[in-house]
Amino acid sequence: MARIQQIAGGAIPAHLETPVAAMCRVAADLAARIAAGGLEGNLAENVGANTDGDTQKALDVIADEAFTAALRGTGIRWYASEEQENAVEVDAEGKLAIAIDPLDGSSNIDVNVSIGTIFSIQPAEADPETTFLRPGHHIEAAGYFIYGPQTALMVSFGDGIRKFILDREKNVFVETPASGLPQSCKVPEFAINASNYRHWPQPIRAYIDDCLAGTNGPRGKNFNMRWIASLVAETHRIITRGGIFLYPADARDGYQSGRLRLVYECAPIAFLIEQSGGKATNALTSILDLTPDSLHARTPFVFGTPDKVERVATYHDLPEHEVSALFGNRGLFRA
Ligand SMILES: O=P(O)(O)OC[C@H]1O[C@](O)(COP(=O)(O)O)[C@@H](O)[C@@H]1O
Ligand SMILES: [Mg+2]
Ligand SMILES: [Mg+2]
Repeated sequence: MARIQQIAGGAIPAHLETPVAAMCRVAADLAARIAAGGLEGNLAENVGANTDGDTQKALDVIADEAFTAALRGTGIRWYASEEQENAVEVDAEGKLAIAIDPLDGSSNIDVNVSIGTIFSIQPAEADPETTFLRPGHHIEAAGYFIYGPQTALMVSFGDGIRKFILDREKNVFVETPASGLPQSCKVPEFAINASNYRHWPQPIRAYIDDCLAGTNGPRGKNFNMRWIASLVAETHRIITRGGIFLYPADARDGYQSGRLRLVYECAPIAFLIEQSGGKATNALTSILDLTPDSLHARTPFVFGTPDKVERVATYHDLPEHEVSALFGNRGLFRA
């Protein structure tokens, strides 16, 4: 059974130790199954659809069932998952609630690219609506497991970020020093699914146009682009070496509020990013200030190095003629 080994002096708040330990045990098991690839059955097989119409892969369901079962009796009352229409009461006596994306990056299961689990823990109220449909300021702990070449837990208990790497031989999550999100980098990186360019709102197009223009444009420097299509993997890269991630609202059917879910994807990542020294918004407003109107509500999502995230907001304040101008005429941003 997987254990956690903390750095001397570090302490996981006592009331969170049991649920976090239970999650680590599930994550270690999932990591082993993922590493075994298809040898134990096809983890990427389509097995159905969740209530929101997203295709469910075998691993989505395996992960969801494993976390639900493991969290029984750990102090968790409400369990709200991407894979279930409504929050489930796992323990009527529990004082805590968990919001979870059991398996993030499902489109990468069959291509051996990093995937993960995203979660946040907060106090449980009398019903799931009161618990989950409120801004993220009640979150006590949030983070993700990343299943990649390395399996790691990145988590915050509201006092900076902590990093634990799975020692697969000893089956222990060993804590290792975590540094915050770098505030600058030599060649800044942006992450966005550029295939949706034609559907984006004009301020997002203008922001990306100016990145693409590099040294010829108003930013006066070159950028790199990355898109893994696993939110967890993008977050891990940005916490490690800076940059910005954008999944904006767009004009496609069903994408008016973007793609990512506020309760169990964006709010936990926003909490972790802010605790690591970054910023997270819906392009304009802090993610942690938003009130979800349903468990599966979506939101545009922009996070990363603070000055980059703030710059995206300023593009929304530009007058129409500036934002739709060619980059050469966007005078306000001449470096
Ligand atoms: O396929 P797209 O549109 O690029 O979207 C990729 C995004 O969708 C997600 O895979 C959604 O998460 P799930 O795999 O949990 O549904 C994110 O991890 C990722 O950032
Ligand atoms: Mg996800
Ligand atoms: Mg998922």
